[in-house]
Amino acid sequence: MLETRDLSVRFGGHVAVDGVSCAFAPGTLTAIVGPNGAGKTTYFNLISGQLKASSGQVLLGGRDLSGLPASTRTRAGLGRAFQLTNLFPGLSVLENVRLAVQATHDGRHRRGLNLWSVWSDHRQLTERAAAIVDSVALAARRDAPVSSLPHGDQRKLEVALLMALEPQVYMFDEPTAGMSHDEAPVILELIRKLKADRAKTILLVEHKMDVVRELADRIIVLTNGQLVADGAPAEVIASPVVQQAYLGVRESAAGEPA
Ligand SMILES: Nc1ncnc2c1ncn2[C@@H]1O[C@H](COP(=O)(O)OP(=O)(O)OP(=O)(O)O)[C@@H](O)[C@H]1O
Repeated sequence: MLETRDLSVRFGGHVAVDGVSCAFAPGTLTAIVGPNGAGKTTYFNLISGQLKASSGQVLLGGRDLSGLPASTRTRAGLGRAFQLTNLFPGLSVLENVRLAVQATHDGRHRRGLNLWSVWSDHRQLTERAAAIVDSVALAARRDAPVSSLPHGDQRKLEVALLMALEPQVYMFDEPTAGMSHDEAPVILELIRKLKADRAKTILLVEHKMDVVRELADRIIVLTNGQLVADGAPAEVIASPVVQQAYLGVRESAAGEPA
């Protein structure tokens, strides 16, 4: 169970996330929605540790992660899509994913130097990396240097790297942003598959309400950094606070919030 307790951050005089208390259960995909500037990405940054909270706590499985750096939170099971700037741009797609698989594996099974185990691990890690690359529909590009990938493929690679970490909690921030109509379904299908694993907790910041409707088990709404609605999708979308503060007339007209 992931939980935030009274989580807040202040930038000068502006409270970007304001006392958000919320628990996210395994097996649930929660969409976090709200108008531009509502604090959604900032809330993600506070959970993943990219940003230090002014007050409040982040707990995972009862362990208090508040104050710990992002890398420790990742090891604890919080997985957030990598920024591609963290990658080795000259290495291929497969090599980058293999390094992520290896980092996860080494963290869990570090053992002494034994050439047989190094070789056999290498083979297994490469197979696992290749399976992940396949699952994000990047098999045709597996040997291409990351620096040469078009935008849509970079987004797929971000998801591949996240999968390589095998986290307990998957955090997606607009995972299909900038993707073409043809490419987005690959990512959505992957998220659907992750959701089928009832042990995982998935958080999704998403502006596209058709995606939210399709994937979310629950929606929480942030406005001005505060949690203003929380519940089943149909109920939250229909609630006056959301209709008024967020969706308005545009959502029903255009399928996307202002
Ligand atoms: N590092 C920062 N320094 C100062 N202000 C910040 C910082 N990060 C975010 N903010 C402010 O905090 C508020 C919340 O921003 P945030 O990006 O979290 O909103 P959001 O809901 O994710 O918006 P969007 O949907 O447009 O991505 C905004 O007013 C933003 O300008």
